[in-house]
Amino acid sequence: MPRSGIDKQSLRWLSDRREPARRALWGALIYIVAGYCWITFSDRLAELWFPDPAMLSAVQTWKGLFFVLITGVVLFVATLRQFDKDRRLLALQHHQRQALRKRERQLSILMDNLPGMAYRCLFDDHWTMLFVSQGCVRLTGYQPDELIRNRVVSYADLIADKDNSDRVTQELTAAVARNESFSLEYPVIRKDGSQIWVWERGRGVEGDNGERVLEGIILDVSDRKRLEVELEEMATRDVLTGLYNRREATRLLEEELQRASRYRRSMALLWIDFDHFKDINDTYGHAAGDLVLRSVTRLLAESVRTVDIVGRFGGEEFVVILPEMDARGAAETAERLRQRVSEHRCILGSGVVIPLTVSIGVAVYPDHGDQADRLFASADRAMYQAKSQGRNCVVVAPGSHASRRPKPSQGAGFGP
Ligand SMILES: Nc1nc2c(ncn2[C@@H]2O[C@H](COP(=O)(O)OP(=O)(O)OP(=O)(O)O)[C@@H](O)[C@H]2O)c(=O)[nH]1
Repeated sequence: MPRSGIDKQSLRWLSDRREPARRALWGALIYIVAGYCWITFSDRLAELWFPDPAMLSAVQTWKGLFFVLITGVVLFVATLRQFDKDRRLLALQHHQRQALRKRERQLSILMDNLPGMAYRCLFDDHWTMLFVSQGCVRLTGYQPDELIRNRVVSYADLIADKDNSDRVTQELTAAVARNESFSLEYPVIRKDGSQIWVWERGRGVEGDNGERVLEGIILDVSDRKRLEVELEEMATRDVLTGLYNRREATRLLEEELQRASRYRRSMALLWIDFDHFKDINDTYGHAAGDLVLRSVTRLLAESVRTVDIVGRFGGEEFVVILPEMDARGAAETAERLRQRVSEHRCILGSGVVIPLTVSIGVAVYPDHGDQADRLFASADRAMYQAKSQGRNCVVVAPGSHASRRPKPSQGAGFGP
């Protein structure tokens, strides 16, 4: 079927409103000129060839009939062609309407089965929705018509808090200004009050009336977000105690050192090692050792300020980072921790109480180093000093005011 020919013709007719009138006028002019010529010249010829009036009258009757016949045939052919064109145009329209309906059906099935919600909204403060797919119910708990035109709630109001809302608006505005597609991640409060994390990808386009609208898709990525948080926890936390692991504790110490250096403040590091922990494992078993580790580290974490950072450095070695603390304060804190651990009662399921003591080395910035590894080394050496002094005591690394103070009293501990 020569559809393209019909298409072009239809397009020409559709685009130029004067074209039909022009063509009709031409047809009428040709008809008038041809009719005039025929009547004038045929009459002259008939008068020349048939001088007999009776014969001339008969010839003119036949000539008239012939003219009517010819114009009838022309009219028939022209009308037939026009009707055929109309029929083909109607058939094309019907076909296009069917194709459009089919595409709309496919699109609607696709939209409804998308894992998230497709949308079209105004680029305004409310993200006024012009269209949302059925997936909106699964995603937000709201029906499409509750969101469209902000009838019940505006989409912008679903974004969990102001900080997120401001960040999203900023990123979105920047992407639209650059005429680029945007990709956003933010928390959304659903109709039932629960919170989910969504990922949105979209683009700013020109609307029907020249206004700026946004089109895109929004997906629920809460599971991925949860996994990310878990992975981050796993990468930074110690599995047994839940404290920061060695890598994270080192990173946090480096961060604190930078801050201390920038604001010219002191800070301290405690290196804590359990005394005779091997004996606990050997006497009560590894599981009991784990229980002691968990119980004592919980005690340590509860005994320091919220700004302080407790990390597990290895087996039964722990570090405590004390921001904005000088040697004297650090020594006092260490002594307080030592005392609390020695007084702590670690009770097994069988009712057995496991005694435990710790040896603590103290190093401070800037007296004992301005870098993490130097500070660690100083605190570690001080801790070994404490071990060699009989354990269950605190030693401040040499070279600071507090290290020249008398050694704090020793408490009773497990072992010798
Ligand atoms: N239960 C348990 N034990 C651990 C863990 N990590 C390390 N240990 C044990 O901690 C013990 C450390 O022993 P040592 O390094 O000899 O130190 P210590 O017995 O505490 O003796 P001093 O430090 O010299 O007072 C070893 O027996 C390790 O097996 C753990 O996660 N759980």
